Amino acid sequence: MSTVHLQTFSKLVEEWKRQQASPKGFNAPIATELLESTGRIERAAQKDVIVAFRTRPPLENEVDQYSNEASRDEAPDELEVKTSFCAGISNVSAEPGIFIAHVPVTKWSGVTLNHKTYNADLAFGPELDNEEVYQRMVVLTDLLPMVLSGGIGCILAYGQTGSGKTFTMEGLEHRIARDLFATAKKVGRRLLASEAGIVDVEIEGDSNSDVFEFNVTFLELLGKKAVDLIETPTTVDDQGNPIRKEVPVKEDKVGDIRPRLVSTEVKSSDDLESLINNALAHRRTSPTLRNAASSRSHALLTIRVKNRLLPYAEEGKLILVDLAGSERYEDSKMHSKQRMDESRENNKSLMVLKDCVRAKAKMAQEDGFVHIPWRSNVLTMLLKPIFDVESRQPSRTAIIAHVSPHIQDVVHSGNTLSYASPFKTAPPKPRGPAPYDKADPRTWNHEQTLEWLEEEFIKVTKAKRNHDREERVKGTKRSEKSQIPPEDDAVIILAVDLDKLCPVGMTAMQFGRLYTMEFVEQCLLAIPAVEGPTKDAPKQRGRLEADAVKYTAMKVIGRLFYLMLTAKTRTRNEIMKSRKKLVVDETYGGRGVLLPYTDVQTLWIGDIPDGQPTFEQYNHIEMMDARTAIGNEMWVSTMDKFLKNAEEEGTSLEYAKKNSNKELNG
Ligand SMILES: Nc1ncnc2c1ncn2[C@@H]1O[C@H](COP(=O)(O)OP(=O)(O)OP(=O)(O)O)[C@@H](O)[C@H]1O
Repeated sequence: MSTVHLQTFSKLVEEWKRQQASPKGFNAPIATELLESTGRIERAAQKDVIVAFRTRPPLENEVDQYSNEASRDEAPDELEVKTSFCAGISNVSAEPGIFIAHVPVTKWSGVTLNHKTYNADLAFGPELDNEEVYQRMVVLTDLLPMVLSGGIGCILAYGQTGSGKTFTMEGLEHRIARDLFATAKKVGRRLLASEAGIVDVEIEGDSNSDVFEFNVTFLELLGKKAVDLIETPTTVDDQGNPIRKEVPVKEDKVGDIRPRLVSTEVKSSDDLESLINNALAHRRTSPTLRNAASSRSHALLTIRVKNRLLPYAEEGKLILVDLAGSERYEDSKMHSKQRMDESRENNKSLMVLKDCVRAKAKMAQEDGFVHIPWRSNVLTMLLKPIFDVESRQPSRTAIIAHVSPHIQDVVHSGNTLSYASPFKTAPPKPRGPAPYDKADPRTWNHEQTLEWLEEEFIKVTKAKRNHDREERVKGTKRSEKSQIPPEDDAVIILAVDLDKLCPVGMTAMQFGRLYTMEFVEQCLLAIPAVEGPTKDAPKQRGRLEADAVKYTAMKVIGRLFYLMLTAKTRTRNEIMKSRKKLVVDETYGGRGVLLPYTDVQTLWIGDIPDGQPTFEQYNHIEMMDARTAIGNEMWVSTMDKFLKNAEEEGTSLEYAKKNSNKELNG
């Protein structure tokens, strides 16, 4: 862009600004308290995916210097050098977030600007610092307490190279290191207090180290190659640079993706801070056209949280991802072949990530089931915890889309904003009461919830009692076995006062919004008071009963989450089934033809090469996702390859189709 153009655009932006109302700030003040006080947690329906925009202040090299041309004729000796910055982005509202991109266009009357609007949940303008971003994205969203309660929190920084992703993520990482242990201390104290049945009593010692254990890994993904940023490399290349071993990223037998990384236990803010600093110093950077110290890779910092009081609970996880900068072809063509390959691979992984986040956002909004193609790429495989629809852990993902403020980057900025904008969803809508369905907790009223809780607590308590008896029998000498009383059918007296746990008005839906640990905590608080005045009674009773109550509560809430998940999936399938089915010839039948995308669940495939029309049901959504992720050509050729092999080997074509579908979906 020439200086003359920049001056014209500056004037046009100024003119546009004059016609606008002043920018709208945030609705709520920043929270000063990190945690709610103890007591019943009334959590509003929260969004699973939060989208924010951020733009940074102009950098020195983006401020244009120009001579004041007007003064040239009148006083050529006093040619004045002026500086100006031509904004490509304006922040018109912080909450809901609205950015306007000023895009130059050429019309018959000359060059002018189009003002395009992009929407998000929050928007951070250049005047806002990292503390404000941290407070809005981490504190107000309850992210740390959620992770400490066994949930999965993830923050992704996305954007063009040089737009400020690393600046934001490092800011967040250091603040999380600062506050995580203080927050853990509060949560730990609360849990210990409820376990002992004594609320508001000061717990002796460092309760944080009694309750939580934190383990940290830091992984760098360079193209398709994952390396450990914490491990100290033992070999160096010709130029003396350390060589990091590639770490394979695979799904294990139980479906977990746990690359073999050095996992370091951290016990304090200082430990975590110095670990982050060391790892960041190892991250690969090199210059790009936009950023002299550009990160060439995706960096994933994962903090795993184990709750020692609930050893059978799943670990909480906080995943902080500084994504590699997205680069346009024009910006990357000066790179070496290796860098161009990496850049292509980075862009590919960002596309798959987009598909996954969109599917997740859609699923949360529609309260149903959508296939998420996370197996299609190493980056999304590493992010499986946030995309796993079978997981019972609550999860929340925040994506911060970064854009450069300068008009010369506005086209790329527009792409970034339109990449992230569709992730923004409305919180689940409150719906009218649905007819009662015993298998769907979302339809239960207070009485039905209470009835189910009673049934479930009795079932789990009985099962535990019988299991404990079997264990006792196993460990007893044959001669003494007869002394163990037979299976006990006596009436079960619940250790939890259900009326206290589920007071009038409380429904299964509200329990479903609690984190596992919060439900356990509520159960511990609902243990009936013990009669008798002995000084140590509450403590002793707490010790004796707490373990049994914790175990039972975990089982009950697990079962409730499971019922909710299967009910959601069922609803979704019913909606899909009620839609029109397609016949194969119109779709895959004409192989090599671009298929129309239709939102139907099933597809009938016929006219296969052996001439025998067979009808096999396929999951259309999975197939279409695979086609979007790998491209039509590759999709069709994979299908054909499997069918051809099967024909040659004389094996079942149905089986071949099923297998190709599996391969297409990773
Ligand atoms: N909000 C901000 N306030 C002040 N300076 C900023 C801000 N955001 C970014 N910067 C500065 O802008 C430059 C580029 O930022 P950064 O390295 O974070 O970009 P990036 O998006 O991570 O780039 P890449 O993808 O190339 O790694 C840095 O010098 C950084 O200090």
